[in-house]
Amino acid sequence: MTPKRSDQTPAAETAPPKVEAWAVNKVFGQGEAAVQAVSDVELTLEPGTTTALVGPSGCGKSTLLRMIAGLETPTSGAIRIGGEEPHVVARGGKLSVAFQDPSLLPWRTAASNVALARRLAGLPKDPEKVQKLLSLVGLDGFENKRPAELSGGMRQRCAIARCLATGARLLLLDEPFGAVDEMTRRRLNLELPRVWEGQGTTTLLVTHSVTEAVLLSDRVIVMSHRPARISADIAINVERPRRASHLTSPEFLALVTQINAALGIVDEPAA
Ligand SMILES: Nc1ncnc2c1ncn2[C@@H]1O[C@H](COP(=O)(O)OP(=O)(O)OP(=O)(O)O)[C@@H](O)[C@H]1O
Repeated sequence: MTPKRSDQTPAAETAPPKVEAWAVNKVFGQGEAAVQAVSDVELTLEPGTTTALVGPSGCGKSTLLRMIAGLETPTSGAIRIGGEEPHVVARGGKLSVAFQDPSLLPWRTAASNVALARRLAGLPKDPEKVQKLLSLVGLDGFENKRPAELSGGMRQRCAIARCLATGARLLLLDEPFGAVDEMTRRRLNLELPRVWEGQGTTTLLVTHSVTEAVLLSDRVIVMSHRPARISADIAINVERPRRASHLTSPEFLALVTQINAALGIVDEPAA
């Protein structure tokens, strides 16, 4: 059984972890059908930082995130989270994953899905905290609705609240805002980092949006076409908290341009 822990667990026990990956490769299948998804990835995520992974569709970003989450095993190489193997950290409830496809329990209400995540993480009941998280993701008034009664974007926001509710110090977010409308997405982009920064987490985010990557992160890692290698590693030294006004600042736009260039997205020369 998961040992009970309180929200007042000493900081030393709940400090955000360092994530390290050495020479990580992942090959799916064998022989002629083999697909190499990740190639020779060396990566260190410093404790308490937010890193975004961007790259072409199908290049291997989710595979890398899933290996860090302990959901896939590297074919070769090693990953450690605070010195421990990912599946050990996952089993201990010390990491939390949110996917684009939110797997909420259909028979439970939004509030009960979030509360269950707290319970499974060994945290005490706290309906007020659950309510606060649901309110933060804009689900006020929908606490007692079941997933089938929520829109796709609402389900996704509920899944993000559930991910934050565990108090895990490692957040792995795979396109968490993919099905959220543009306006809500921007609001969540600006508000949610304050929550996870307040909790003190190491966060890894896969996103298709370069703007979102810059807005949320301390660092953006650009992956190449499959098999995914790291092709650029760009520090985002934009002051925090990030605000909507940053979106149009020259330094922000220069970073977006730099990342687009690393992705090979450049303007065609005028005819
Ligand atoms: N379980 C699996 N079995 C076989 N092949 C897989 C599996 N998971 C992923 N792949 C393959 O590995 C490659 C990388 O997939 P992955 O989902 O990591 O890419 P991605 O960069 O996250 O893509 P997208 O941006 O489109 O979500 C793809 O060619 C995919 O088909």
